[in-house]
Amino acid sequence: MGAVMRVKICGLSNVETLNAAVTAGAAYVGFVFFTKSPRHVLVEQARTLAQTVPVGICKVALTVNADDAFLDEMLESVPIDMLQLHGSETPDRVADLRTRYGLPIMKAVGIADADDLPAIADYAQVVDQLLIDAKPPKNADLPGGNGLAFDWRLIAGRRWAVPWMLAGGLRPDNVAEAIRLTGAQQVDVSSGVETTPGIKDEKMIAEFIRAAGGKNGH
Ligand SMILES: O=C(O)c1ccccc1NCC(=O)[C@H](O)[C@H](O)COP(=O)(O)O
Repeated sequence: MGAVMRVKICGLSNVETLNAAVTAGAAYVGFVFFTKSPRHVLVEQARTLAQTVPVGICKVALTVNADDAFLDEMLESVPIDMLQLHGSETPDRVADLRTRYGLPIMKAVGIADADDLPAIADYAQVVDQLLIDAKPPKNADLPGGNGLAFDWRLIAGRRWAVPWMLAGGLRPDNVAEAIRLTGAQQVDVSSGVETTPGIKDEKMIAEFIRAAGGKNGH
């Protein structure tokens, strides 16, 4: 029997779409703590949402170069299972955060071309998981969640020392091909299950998880 595909739905900000992700079989649900994002959630809002997530589904907090004061406050209130670092956090900073909070860390690494690949192996030394994502365009407002894909052939057949997740421009109609080309066993989506930036669609969430072959093992 093949490995079970694990799907992360990122940028959830209301109970309806969170429930849709849980019901459809998401293994991870992500909350974005980045004020410039259309998916940004406040700490209190995230706390309410996170409390409804069944045990066994990984609740991920996405932050961008967050300082300890913010992380202390957020992690004190919100029952988070994993930190996703989506900024320019160095390997040393990542290692410090892992020790400070005792939570699994997933570092996003942006890929545009082959020169970006060595960073994946560097971060693999200090994280629990990697998120291999498209590098944002230079003038982008957001460091992620831009709905852009990279050339999946760049990572075809490659393996790293820790589990990894494929992200960037995945949609219900391309995720199966992305999995086939890269061999990913975990995939992450945000824009590809939205009608407009920040507005998730329950049907698209279910369609994406079905197309990816996702199950959460429940
Ligand atoms: O979603 C955001 O608004 C966001 C803001 C700041 C940093 C990262 C952000 N999103 C990252 C993701 O949602 C995903 O982990 C990943 O990049 C896939 O995004 P998409 O291409 O939109 O599917």
